Amino acid sequence: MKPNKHKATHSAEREFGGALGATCIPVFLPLTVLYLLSVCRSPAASVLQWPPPLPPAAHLWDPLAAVLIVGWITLQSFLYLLPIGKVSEGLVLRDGSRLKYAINGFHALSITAVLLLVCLWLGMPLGYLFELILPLAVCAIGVSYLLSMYLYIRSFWAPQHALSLGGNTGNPLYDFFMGRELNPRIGDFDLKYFCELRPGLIGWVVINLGMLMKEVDLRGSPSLAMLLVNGFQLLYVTDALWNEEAVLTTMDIVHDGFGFMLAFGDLAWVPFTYGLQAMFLVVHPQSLSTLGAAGIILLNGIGYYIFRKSNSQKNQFRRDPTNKSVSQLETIATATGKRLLVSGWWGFVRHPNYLGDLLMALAWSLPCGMLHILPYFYVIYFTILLIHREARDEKQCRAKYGLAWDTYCRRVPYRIIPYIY
Ligand SMILES: NC(=O)C1=CN([C@@H]2O[C@H](COP(=O)(O)OP(=O)(O)OC[C@H]3O[C@@H](n4cnc5c(N)ncnc54)[C@H](OP(=O)(O)O)[C@@H]3O)[C@@H](O)[C@H]2O)C=CC1
Ligand SMILES: CC(C)=CCC[C@@H](C)[C@H]1CC=C2C3=C(CC[C@@]21C)[C@@]1(C)CC[C@H](O)C(C)(C)[C@@H]1CC3
Repeated sequence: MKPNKHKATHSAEREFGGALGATCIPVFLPLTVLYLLSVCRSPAASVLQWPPPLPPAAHLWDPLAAVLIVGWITLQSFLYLLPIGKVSEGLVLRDGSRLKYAINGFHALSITAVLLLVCLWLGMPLGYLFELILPLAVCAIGVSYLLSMYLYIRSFWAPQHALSLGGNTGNPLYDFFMGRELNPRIGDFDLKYFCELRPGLIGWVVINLGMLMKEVDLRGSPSLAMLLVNGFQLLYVTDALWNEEAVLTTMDIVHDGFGFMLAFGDLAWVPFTYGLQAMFLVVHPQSLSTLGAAGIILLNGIGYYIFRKSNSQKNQFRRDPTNKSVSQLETIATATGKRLLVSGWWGFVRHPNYLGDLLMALAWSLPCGMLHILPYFYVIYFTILLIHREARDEKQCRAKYGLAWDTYCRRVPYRIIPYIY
């Protein structure tokens, strides 16, 4: 097939600060990961300390880290390819076809858990992940760069209908960042879907467990704060893999190309910044009262309930609006033939799932106390990400649904937090 070299398929409005943003972010975010990890392990854990506690270059590389990262991705690829679980279809693509996806993420998590338990039983020092964290992050960043370059190059051989609408402006840096191809596959192996849910997400909870084991090595037993952080984040990851099918209707799979943003986000950003709280607790132990812990568990429970119920309601409605769990809900018609929910969770605010997710994010940081800002990094970043994501989604929905979307916004005036935003 001839490469589709020169075609800018879409005069899409540029996101993330356009070409300048797309040039700076791939440099700035990897450095941010290394900076946050270094500060988190320092005694002061202060983002204001000057000079920042940067490690010498020699501490950034360890061949063992490279072996572990390559081995980890290979293991997760192997588990993804196992013929277990069911196969589900994604949404209809521009050419009218639907891709098939293996739904076996929960199996992959369970098998990984068994393998880890065996390794722990055999005496593997999982707490060593704490020492190895910077070289591991460097290797994961390296892999995300290599993968993005491969994705960019191979996209020139993809047919036009397989390209994303937002990542084909003709500007190489911007397209490299946003991703040209929508669903790059090697045979049946879907690279974007695999990266979104497997190596990074499961890697995140393994790193958390490593931090817990390090705490055990240092202090004899895990603290309540560490158990809460590990438990909450394990619940979040388990939920994502248990409800794996729902990811097929998210913006990333349906709309975004697979480029540096998602490759780096999935493989480096998620595993090395989402678990900063556990790493912080290794160096900065916190004592937590039973009442405090109960309040935090309640907050996480409420957040999880809102997050899960609202995501499941929309997913069910999009897959089968006649199902009795959603058929009674009030809806409005749109010119596309699709309907919009205006009652139930989606009549409460326009993004109830974001609200639940944010409440959980807060519950993950509170066990780290109130004296440092660093463990709150995830809440702050996530609030910015979701506000930006909401604005992107709103723009796409207005373009898709026109007047019907305006009617929905009038009926449900608040975006994420009732009476506030
Ligand atoms: N932990 C993390 O780092 C991140 C977590 N998330 C989480 O991922 C989950 C998915 O989020 P995301 O993909 O951004 O978006 P959503 O799951 O909120 O999906 C938005 C889409 O839902 C549909 N929709 C919107 N309003 C309605 C309505 N009233 N009735 C029916 N359908 C509607 C529209 O698509 P259409 O009409 O075409 O079906 C819209 O484009 C969220 O829970 C979010 O919190 C997201 C990003 C990062
Ligand atoms: C700063 C930067 C490079 C951002 C890239 C954004 C990505 C990190 C996130 C975009 C959407 C995501 C989702 C999840 C993880 C983070 C990324 C990849 C998700 C898999 C987390 C678990 C949830 O249950 C989810 C499946 C709903 C969610 C989907 C979106």
